[in-house]
Amino acid sequence: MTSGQRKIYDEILDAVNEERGGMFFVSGFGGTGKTFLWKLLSAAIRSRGDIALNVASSGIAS
Ligand SMILES: Nc1ncnc2c1ncn2[C@@H]1O[C@H](COP(=O)(O)OP(=O)(O)OP(=O)(O)O)[C@@H](O)[C@H]1O
Repeated sequence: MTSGQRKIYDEILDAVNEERGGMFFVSGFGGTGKTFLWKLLSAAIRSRGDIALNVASSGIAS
């Protein structure tokens, strides 16, 4: 992870771990690792048996 990805990763996982909830909008230029980051977060949450659902409001995000 880059330092920027790590910062976002920690912030979101802290919110999950502390059951705080929240909304996080991750933006950045194309190819800067947004999808990569969401995949890491999903894997971290699923690896401990919790459920992570990735959804998108358009048909173009993956
Ligand atoms: N920290 C990282 N270490 C290694 N590879 C990375 C890292 N972050 C991103 N990548 C790689 O860089 C490429 C682009 O990343 P990604 O698809 O996540 O970008 P994106 O911001 O979602 O792009 P877009 O906005 O165009 O959809 C991918 O091949 C991804 O695996």
